[in-house]
Amino acid sequence: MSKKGFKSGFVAIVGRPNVGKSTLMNQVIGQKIAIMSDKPQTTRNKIHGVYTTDDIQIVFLDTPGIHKPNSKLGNYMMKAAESALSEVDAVLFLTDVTEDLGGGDRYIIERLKSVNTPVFLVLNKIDKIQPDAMLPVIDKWRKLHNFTEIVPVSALQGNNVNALLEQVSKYLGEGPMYYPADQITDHPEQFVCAELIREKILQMTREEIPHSIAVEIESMSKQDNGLVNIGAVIYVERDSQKGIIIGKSGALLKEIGKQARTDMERLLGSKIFLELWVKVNKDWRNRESVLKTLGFRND
Ligand SMILES: Nc1nc2c(ncn2[C@@H]2O[C@H](COP(=O)(O)OP(=O)(O)OP(=O)(O)O)[C@@H](O)[C@H]2O)c(=O)[nH]1
Repeated sequence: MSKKGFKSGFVAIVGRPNVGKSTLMNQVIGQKIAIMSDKPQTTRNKIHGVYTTDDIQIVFLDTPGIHKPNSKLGNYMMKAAESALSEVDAVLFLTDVTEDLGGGDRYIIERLKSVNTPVFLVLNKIDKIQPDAMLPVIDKWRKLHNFTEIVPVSALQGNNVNALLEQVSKYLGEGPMYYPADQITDHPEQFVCAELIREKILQMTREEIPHSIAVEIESMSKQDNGLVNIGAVIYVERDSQKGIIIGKSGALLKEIGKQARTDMERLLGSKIFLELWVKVNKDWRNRESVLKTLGFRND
């Protein structure tokens, strides 16, 4: 899906609680087509949202654990968060301009010093202070770290958020569109759709099948006309099971699809185009993506 000149990348958002991370995401997402998804990109990161235009896609990740650890688990999480920060293309360190610098901020800065990733200081809530009060704030922060860029914004009112996105895009390289621009993926919907397919299979086959299958929703996207395309894979453990599920001239698979689609349309309130594939995979139980569709998560 890579288009020439298309840029993409991953950007982590870090900061103390309440600085406005979610508000910033909502502002970014409100401006352009985007998805909110809780599907983790890796076991360490959660996706906050995806910003997509004709030329660029930025996948914003929430990096959990970047706070002062007070337990062994906290320490472990912290290490994971640090290495996650090295893998992204840029880090947005969000702060609240009305708040004094706290121990939490210093702690985060110390961690950021050990990564090579460009770090943006995003000074949020500028709508709450007078413009001439900004310079001393910038000075204060500048002394603490050599930030790649310092960008003041109001996530709530949207001031300067576009400028922030433009600055970030300078640090991204050419890359693929990781998520379809119109993706509506969301774990609960995917899970229920997979379960509906599984339910039809259970109803239409005999005992030997049910325990050997898993259903994975591979894609879910909405067209401009409202039609939702869903692609799903039914994993079985043996060739003979594949034959059973497909049925004579594909009749059983067709019926499974028809009935599942009817239920999904009721669930999602949209017309659905459902494509089903049957694949033999002895190890489906170890496939991480299948486990995720089934609701097992590492984070
Ligand atoms: N005035 C003003 N308030 C803001 C701005 N951005 C966020 N807020 C407010 O600050 C509060 C916290 O914002 P959140 O977006 O929930 O902060 P967060 O960093 O996601 O918080 P956690 O989820 O606890 O980490 C909310 O009441 C927001 O309305 C801003 O630019 N200006």
